[in-house]
Amino acid sequence: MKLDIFDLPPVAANAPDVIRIDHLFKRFVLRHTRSMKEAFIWLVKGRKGDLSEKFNALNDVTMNIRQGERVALLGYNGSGKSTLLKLISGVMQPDDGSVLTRGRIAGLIEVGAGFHPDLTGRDNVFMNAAILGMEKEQIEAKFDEIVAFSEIGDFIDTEVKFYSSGMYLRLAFAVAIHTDPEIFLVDEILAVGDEPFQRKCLAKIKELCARGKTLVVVSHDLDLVSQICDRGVVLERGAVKFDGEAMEAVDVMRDLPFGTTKRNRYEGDLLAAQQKLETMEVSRRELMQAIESGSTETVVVALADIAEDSQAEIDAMSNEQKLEIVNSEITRLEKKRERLHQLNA
Ligand SMILES: Nc1ncnc2c1ncn2[C@@H]1O[C@H](COP(=O)(O)OP(=O)(O)OP(=O)(O)O)[C@@H](O)[C@H]1O
Repeated sequence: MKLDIFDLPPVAANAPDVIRIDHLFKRFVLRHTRSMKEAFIWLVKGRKGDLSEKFNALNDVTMNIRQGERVALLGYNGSGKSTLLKLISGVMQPDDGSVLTRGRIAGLIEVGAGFHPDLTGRDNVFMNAAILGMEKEQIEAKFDEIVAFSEIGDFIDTEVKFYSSGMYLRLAFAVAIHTDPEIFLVDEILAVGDEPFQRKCLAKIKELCARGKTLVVVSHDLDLVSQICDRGVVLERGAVKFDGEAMEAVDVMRDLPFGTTKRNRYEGDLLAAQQKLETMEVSRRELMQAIESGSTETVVVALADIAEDSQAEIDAMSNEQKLEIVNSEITRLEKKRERLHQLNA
């Protein structure tokens, strides 16, 4: 079933904060040593000061994220997005400031983080899921589902050092998504596997969002971001440049006037809705003609056309439900045709 931002639940007005980021700083060493001359001066001056040059990868970042929010971290290369994600997940510690989180966190941040190369896929699933806070019985209950989702097949009993990077990612994603996290962190969603697998992951992420879980993603795919996220934070040289609606954040990234992406999106939706209405109108006309012609066969064909237009709804139904609807519709149409015949008689 296709899920869209407009189908996803809005964040509840009283939703609590699940992530609190307060005046966060992360410093990295830009370069360790200077020239011989600088090193000599440093030595003769009694080794005062720090010879390495540091820079702030995150520079005083403050923001709160509420339960159920779908936040995109945007920014050019090196702006600090991945670093922020790592600090939220706890795999990296801040130099200053704090990050507080509430609820189980899982995600895909660094390829293979948490996977041991010498263990088999099976052992890694158990170890990784345990690290992410699952009980042994819970892992056992979900194991087959995890392996099926990852499409790893018999390779599950091979040591992961022999996996391709795609296989590695697929298994890591499958474990993370099946731990039923409260907060899901993903660095570059589209880095996971090939296209069909990416679509499968995206559907799973949307399913998680539909259940009100919190999502924080780093992505360079602005169209994707505007599809699934409701909030966008643009980072520039480690500082927050913009924090607001995802579609406006996309405009900031694309250097467009505010509202452009939103307008295009609504126009696109409007157009799609109009097209759908038009095709339904044609099908309806064909259906009426079919009723008048009096042939049940043509009526069924026209009905099938309408059914095709409502593919999403039909897909969600069981076969019995579909059959029931088609049967009751045929009975209704036959009655209508009888009445038409009586009127014409
Ligand atoms: N472990 C590290 N040691 C030193 N510098 C680092 C380290 N990790 C990140 N950096 C630097 O910190 C800055 C921010 O990096 P980060 O990976 O957070 O950026 P990003 O916005 O995610 O970039 P990209 O879009 O390229 O993934 C970059 O200049 C990067 O080189």
